[in-house]
Amino acid sequence: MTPAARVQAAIELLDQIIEGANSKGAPADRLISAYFKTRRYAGSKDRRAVRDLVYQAIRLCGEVPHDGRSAMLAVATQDENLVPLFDGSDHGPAKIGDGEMAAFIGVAPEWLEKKLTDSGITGDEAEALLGRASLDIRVNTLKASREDLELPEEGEVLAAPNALRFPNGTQVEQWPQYRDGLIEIQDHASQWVCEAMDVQAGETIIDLCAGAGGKTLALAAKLGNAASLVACDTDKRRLGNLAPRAERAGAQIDHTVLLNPGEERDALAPWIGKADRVLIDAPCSGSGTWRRSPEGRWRLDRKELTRLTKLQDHVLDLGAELVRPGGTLTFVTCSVLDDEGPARIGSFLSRHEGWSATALDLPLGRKRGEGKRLTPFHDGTDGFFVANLHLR
Ligand SMILES: C[S@@+](CC[C@H](N)C(=O)[O-])C[C@H]1O[C@@H](n2cnc3c(N)ncnc32)[C@H](O)[C@@H]1O
Repeated sequence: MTPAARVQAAIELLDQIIEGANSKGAPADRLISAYFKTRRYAGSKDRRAVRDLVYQAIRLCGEVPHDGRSAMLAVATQDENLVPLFDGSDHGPAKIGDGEMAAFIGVAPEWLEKKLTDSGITGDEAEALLGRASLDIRVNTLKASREDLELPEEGEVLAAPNALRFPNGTQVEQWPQYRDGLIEIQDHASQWVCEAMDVQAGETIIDLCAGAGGKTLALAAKLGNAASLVACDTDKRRLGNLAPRAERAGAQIDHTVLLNPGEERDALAPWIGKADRVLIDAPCSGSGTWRRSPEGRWRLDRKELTRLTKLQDHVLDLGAELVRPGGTLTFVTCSVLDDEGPARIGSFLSRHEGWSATALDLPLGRKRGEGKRLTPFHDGTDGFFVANLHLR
């Protein structure tokens, strides 16, 4: 493909991604794969170049752009090498018209930027939400140790006990150590959250929103399989990935419980008032993970944020029922919005007697409300909120 044809391909893809964001249809990654499936003439360098252009545009445009062309014009305002590629050639984009407008450059749609500002995220803090994330791994101590493990590349040793950092794009999934379960991909902040839970051998620990078990596996490894772990989720497909992952990691998960949304209590009945610890890694806007999924801010609207905060209250209420007196509940979101952090804990404490927030032993992050917040700018991690609640 010529450089101009790559720009045109990025424009066409952005048109589809914008349509997908507006209609809550297929996400960018899926659209990009589908696009190239029908364009076999595009080689791997072309694909990479087009993908980079697309993601440059997504990162740059705060509001959902009107169309792909205005989004690419925004990129061209930052990279003058792109301007001559709007050359009207056969497969390239049409020449830039007089007064043709580029899309708005910014961090997020206006309503969401206001939410960020209200949450104390401005300037460098806001811009860092759209930086490039590195790739963090956790050495699985059920099978290896960070000191002795030999990997194809040398990683940066991070503060969390088993964490190593590699440059973005490192093909960790191709490494035999990944295939054999010696390492897991996991953000440094997620690793610290599991450390901060201070779990003890012999405890009953419920991971209420386990997904495919990223944190469940970290907890199993931390305790050397010496606890009773219960992994729950409403998403059958995600939860279904846990068993093969656990097997690969040598992790023991005692119960995997598929929940019916709205009727979760039925399946959780055996554990009501029994758990020593409950982890709620709640569904959220993912505003702390825009470095990896910058398109997330195009797909979020006020209605969706309200739906998520209600769901967070719901899973918090559910989790609280599972905790035994003297037990703890840890609430986490990968969001930097106060609505999905301090406000949820404030609301929980006003609804539930006998509960109090307790300090977290977490060397990263800063206090925010009754919990702690980690940000890409301050902590070099995904954005996270975490709070620890104790039942008298
Ligand atoms: C942030 S993700 C969890 C990620 C996972 N803990 C990890 O470390 O990889 C939130 C999860 O909450 C689940 N979820 C949504 N509603 C739920 C509910 N009512 N009860 C339990 N889980 C729910 C979603 O399916 C999703 O997998």
